[in-house]
Amino acid sequence: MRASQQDFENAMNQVKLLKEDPGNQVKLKLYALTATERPCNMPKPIVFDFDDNAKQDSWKCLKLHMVETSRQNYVDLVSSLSSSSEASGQGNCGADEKVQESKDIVVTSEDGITKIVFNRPTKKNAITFQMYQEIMLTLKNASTDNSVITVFTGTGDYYCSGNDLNNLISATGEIQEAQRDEQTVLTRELVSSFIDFPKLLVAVVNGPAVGIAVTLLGLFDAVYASDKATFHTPFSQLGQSPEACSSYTFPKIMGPAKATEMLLFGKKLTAREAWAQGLVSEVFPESTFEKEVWTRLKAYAKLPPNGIKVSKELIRKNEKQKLHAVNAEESTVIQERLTSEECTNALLNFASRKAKL
Ligand SMILES: CCCC/C=C\CC(=O)SCCNC(=O)CCNC(=O)[C@H](O)C(C)(C)COP(=O)(O)OP(=O)(O)OC[C@H]1O[C@@H](n2cnc3c(N)ncnc32)[C@H](O)[C@@H]1OP(=O)(O)O
Repeated sequence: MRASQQDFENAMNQVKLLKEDPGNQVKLKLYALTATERPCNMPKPIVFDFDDNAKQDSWKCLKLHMVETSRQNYVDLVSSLSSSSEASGQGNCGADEKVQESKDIVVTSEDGITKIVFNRPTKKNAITFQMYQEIMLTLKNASTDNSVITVFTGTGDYYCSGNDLNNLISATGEIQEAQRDEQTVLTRELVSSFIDFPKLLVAVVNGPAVGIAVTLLGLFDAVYASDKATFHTPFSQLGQSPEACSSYTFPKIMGPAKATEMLLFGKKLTAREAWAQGLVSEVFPESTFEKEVWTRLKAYAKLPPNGIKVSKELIRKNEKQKLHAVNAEESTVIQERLTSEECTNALLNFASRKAKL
């Protein structure tokens, strides 16, 4: 359930009653989350860099859809500040701290590791618009928290089945323009936050990964997979095009011929095939996967954090500008594809359960 106007107003009052100053970073975050409450004729953030007429329209549509999500995120953040302020007031900070309370994205911090879990197992962890927002907020928090490594993993049998295809279909079974715009902007912003993430980013791929859950892996620093994981990007089947900079990272990682098999033909790779192509760092037997991976990550998280951070910066910095340019280009194509008959039919087929991968 999303936060009501009343919840939002209560949270705004609660901020004034916090026992401790949350600091400028958090205050700025809270301010940003109230952006949708302000008039939309203010200058737009530079990141929304679409072409001319579309700019203002898509911003207005996006604003409408983001109001609820921003209010919810504001309420969640204030609630976490209130409880952490109370906990530290009581000298009661546990080691396994739940840093963000949300149903579908669960975030914990322990042993120098911030763990972000796709937690929607009944829908194979498909990513809703709200989850896009939550992931971005979590990455922002993780970039300045005390952790050394940030890890993504999934609950249940899937790592993540990619974009929730129902994001784009309204209750009446239509695909609406506002949803297409929101999808495009959220995808671009999410990818941007992965490109810029300053700390070690690791994927613990516990099961099948589909669509954007696979393409994002090209922006991770290490990918550990269970031998029951698979990697599948069915963009052509969906009348879609690649995202998350995979049109650039995949040919670079595995060579153009193998990238074509994945991104254009929708060939599903086993974990070992993905390892052989260089997309996965190491594959573990399912029976020992969790134990081996977490033991190893806990040891890595004890390495000196600043050394790791500057080394990552050295490895990534020459690519950042290129990646942002690719992200912008892919977003333009995604927006076009979302209006195509091929994509519309594929989404409606999925909604009416005629299609499964
Ligand atoms: C257009 C996108 C713009 C750009 C952004 C991103 C690109 C992408 O991520 S594209 C990839 C999108 N993902 C898919 O195409 C996967 C679709 N899902 C499936 O084909 C199957 O559900 C899957 C093979 C993942 C699993 O099959 P089963 O093991 O047979 O399980 P179910 O199909 O019964 O799934 C259980 C439940 O989950 C719902 N589900 C799963 N994945 C998604 C999804 N991506 N979006 C929405 N819903 C999803 C599925 O519909 C079932 O729901 P119920 O019927 O209500 O139980």
